[in-house]
Amino acid sequence: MATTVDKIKDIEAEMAKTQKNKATSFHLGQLKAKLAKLKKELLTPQGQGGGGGVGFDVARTGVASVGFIGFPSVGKSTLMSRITGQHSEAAAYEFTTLTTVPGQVLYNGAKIQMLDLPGIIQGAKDGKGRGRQVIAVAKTCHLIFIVLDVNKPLTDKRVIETELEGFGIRINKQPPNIKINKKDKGGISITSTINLTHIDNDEIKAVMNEYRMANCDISIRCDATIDDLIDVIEAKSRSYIPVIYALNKIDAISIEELDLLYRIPNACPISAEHGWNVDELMEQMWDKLNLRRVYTKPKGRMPDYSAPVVLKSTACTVEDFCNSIHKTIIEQFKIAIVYGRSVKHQPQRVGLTHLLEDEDIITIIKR
Ligand SMILES: Nc1nc2c(ncn2[C@@H]2O[C@H](COP(=O)(O)OP(=O)(O)OP(=O)(O)O)[C@@H](O)[C@H]2O)c(=O)[nH]1
Ligand SMILES: [K+]
Ligand SMILES: [Mg+2]
Repeated sequence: MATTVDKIKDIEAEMAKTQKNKATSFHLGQLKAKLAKLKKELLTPQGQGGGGGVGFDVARTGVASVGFIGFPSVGKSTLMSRITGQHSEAAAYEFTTLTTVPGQVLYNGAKIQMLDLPGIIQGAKDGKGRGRQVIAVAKTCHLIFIVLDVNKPLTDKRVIETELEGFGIRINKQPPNIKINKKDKGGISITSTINLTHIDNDEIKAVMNEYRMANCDISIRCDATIDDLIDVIEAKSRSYIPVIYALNKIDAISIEELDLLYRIPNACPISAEHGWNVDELMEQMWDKLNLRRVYTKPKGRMPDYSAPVVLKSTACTVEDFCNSIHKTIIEQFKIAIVYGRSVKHQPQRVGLTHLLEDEDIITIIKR
């Protein structure tokens, strides 16, 4: 019997030999949707071989976690030890690290967990090595460092990206602005606010048909591709994660070569071994994590700048602030007085739903 991997290969081969035009777009849409479903099957297998697994999942600490992904011996563990002080075995042979090694860094008052991971190889997402378990851990992180060795071909970058993408991770990308509302009847109606240059209605209908979604309103507000549409249908198995490319071992290249590396977007050239430019990597990490420090000011006293409450931008209301201190605070909450970027007047009285900004100062008034 053909395995899922074989079926995927067959469909990919068929797509490669089908030219895209008006007559084939329905067929291609169908193939794309079939492919996406098979890949999902591959990622959620029955029984053994799935995500997580012994030694891979570790207890989560801190406000956010950063996973290290890369080929073997690019310097992930060296970087880990450099950043966190937590020793992670590093050596010149491949697959030195065999499990997740957690460490922690305190940055701008925020505890951030670092997860050093085993090296992955091409084909990891399809079950080569323990790549699937490794990528499954990365998929739950708030940020991924893709560590690359600058002495190796830069094509490695694309290979790693493909591995992550094949696992449902979307790198440095927002979810596509497509809304799908299911209905009981009436067929498929498609509206778009801008001219669609990548897909036509036939292709969209082929995909919806393949997913047995015969009745729905689809509203598209971006120049979407067919993959974007499938990502929205498969939203549950997609993770949108920011990535920084840590371009390691710059001690081994010339200044001219280094100049070229600075042109790569979302990248930070470093030497983990010598600690070069690791501060810059930490600054970029802070920007990408988009965390918010909120300082508490007891009534009538100075704010406490030594220990901010750190919130994620996805959960940064006054209520989130209260809950992150103690769950009983909310019961006695009357009003909050806030200074900082989130308010027009300094200070301003706000309620539980108010969204806090980085470096706001807050006083909670109890009933
Ligand atoms: N020249 C140079 N060598 C480095 C640097 N960082 C790490 N190395 C060397 O690269 C080799 C591999 O380093 P590791 O930290 O074990 O690499 P890894 O990515 O964790 O490897 P695996 O756990 O096997 O996947 C070691 O010999 C390190 O000393 C660096 O910045 N410059
Ligand atoms: K190694
Ligand atoms: Mg290692």
